Amino acid sequence: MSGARPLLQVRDAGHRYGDRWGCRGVDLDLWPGEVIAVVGESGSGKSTLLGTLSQRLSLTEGSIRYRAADGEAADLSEIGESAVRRLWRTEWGFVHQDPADGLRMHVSAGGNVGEPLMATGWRHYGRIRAAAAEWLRRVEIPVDRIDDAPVTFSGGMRQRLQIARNLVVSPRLVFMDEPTSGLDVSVQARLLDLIRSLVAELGLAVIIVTHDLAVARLISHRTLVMKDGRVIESGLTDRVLDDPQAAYTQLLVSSILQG
Ligand SMILES: Nc1ncnc2c1ncn2[C@@H]1O[C@H](COP(=O)(O)OP(=O)(O)OP(=O)(O)O)[C@@H](O)[C@H]1O
Repeated sequence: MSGARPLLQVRDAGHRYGDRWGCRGVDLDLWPGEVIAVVGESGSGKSTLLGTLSQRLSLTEGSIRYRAADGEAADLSEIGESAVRRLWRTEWGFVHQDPADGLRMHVSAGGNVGEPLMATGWRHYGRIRAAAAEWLRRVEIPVDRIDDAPVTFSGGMRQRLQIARNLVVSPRLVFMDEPTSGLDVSVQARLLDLIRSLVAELGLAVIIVTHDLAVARLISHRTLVMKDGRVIESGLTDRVLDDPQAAYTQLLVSSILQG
């Protein structure tokens, strides 16, 4: 793990829906190249936390500091919308559970991967197409499908295309919301392998929400366990899953073991 200072520093973060807290009191340091899994049962606040950290939901209380590529750390609630939009174009990615939320379903695969490059100033058509073809190869989509739209792709291919669209600009931080659920088990395993190798190769920092502890085990360095909107346990993934301290985590782990 590289980098002497955290990429993301979260203190006492919370998001409130009306008069109910979706998540609250969350502290977290994410280091460059580190993968953190957020686990917990349905309704525990995982998606709300991911939304809050990624600025898709407002921060009702607390603070989130992000250290940008230029080395400057800034409070995300203070930098303004256009700076956050710039982060999305250049430093951040978001992989949705449903590829339709992260892709343009009727635009060609090459267009889906080329668009983010154009948004960062790439202009040369030949180079954009070559970069898109290279990314299709990396995510194991046959390059002869480059002119086909994702509506014609299988679920696994769509998800791999969404990953290519996110990673083509070499982001530093990628948020993932249940990226493998909804796929067949064998497709899931292959996708997880791909995500794991790309994340390691590119040195990405990732926050991944999953209800599947096997996904957390396979892909993450650290795990946060959520219950009722709070992080009730956190630590190295192997420690949390092999030697859970909180009674709730013990239950979560044993319910998986019992199938
Ligand atoms: N748009 C919303 N308006 C009001 N309450 C919401 C909204 N979205 C989520 N909540 C509430 O916030 C709490 C946390 O929900 P959240 O979706 O973050 O949980 P989750 O762990 O991601 O669940 P799942 O695994 O089912 O997606 C729940 O009590 C939920 O009912």
